[in-house]
Amino acid sequence: MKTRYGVHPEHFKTFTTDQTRTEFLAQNMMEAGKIELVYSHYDRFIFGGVVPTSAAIELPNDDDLRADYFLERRELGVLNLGGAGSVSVDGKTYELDRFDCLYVGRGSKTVSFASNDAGAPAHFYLNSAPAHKEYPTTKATQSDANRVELGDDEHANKRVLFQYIHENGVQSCQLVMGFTELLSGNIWNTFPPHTHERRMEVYLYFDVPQEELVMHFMGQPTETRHIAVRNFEAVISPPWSIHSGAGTSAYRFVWGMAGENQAFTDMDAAPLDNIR
Ligand SMILES: O=C(O)C(=O)C[C@H](O)C(=O)CO
Ligand SMILES: [Zn+2]
Repeated sequence: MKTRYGVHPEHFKTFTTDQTRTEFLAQNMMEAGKIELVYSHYDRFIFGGVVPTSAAIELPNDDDLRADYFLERRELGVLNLGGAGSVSVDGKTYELDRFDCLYVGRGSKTVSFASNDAGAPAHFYLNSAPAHKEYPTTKATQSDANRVELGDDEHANKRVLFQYIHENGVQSCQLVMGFTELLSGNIWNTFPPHTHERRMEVYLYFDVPQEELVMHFMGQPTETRHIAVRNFEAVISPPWSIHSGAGTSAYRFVWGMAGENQAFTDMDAAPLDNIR
């Protein structure tokens, strides 16, 4: 498991492109036959990718957690972004098609991931946060998710949010998770942008076509920087930072949050005339 420490916004003002990428960008999140995990010190949020091929892959108990097993004090959200697969939790198997989600409650001892067809493997994206109690392990399909339509063609930001793990959906201690889909011909996400000092957030960009990229914007609204992000790359957004992107084409991204509250609408808007 890789570790990413916290950065003070005053320090961030001095960052070069390479420093920005080293601290906030996570690449190669979905590698065939592997599990990749990143531990962010913002709200102790872990995010990762698992692509099982012919063999199942188990969620490891990393020594950094000093726990008897990964979910001893944590909860987990899993969203399948690839082919059909399954997740087994303490011997019970949940089939997950593309865009199915599984919330796994604190106290689950063994979690393993498998693909139905090694030639079209599942791509499981993982978000995990510390948890104070056990909520039931629950599967949600895309049609169970709360659908929110935002944006319009004039602003090239027409998009649909699918909220799976959230205040009024699948229950969790602090994890909030879902994904956003840009409609064809639209490129902007989360613009005008916002911050939420109460929560950190991680974006995983996916379905970014091979020759295309997303310019992801971060930083305090008056001190913004960009990171060029490609398919299956994730960006950590500190609580003090905006998190927004403009792609060279449409794309999707998974967002996951943890922190002080789970109120999706608890955002501090950064009006366009404040952005620099
Ligand atoms: O497209 C959007 O707007 C989003 O998806 C916003 C994220 O969900 C977010 O930043 C929630 O805080
Ligand atoms: Zn946000």
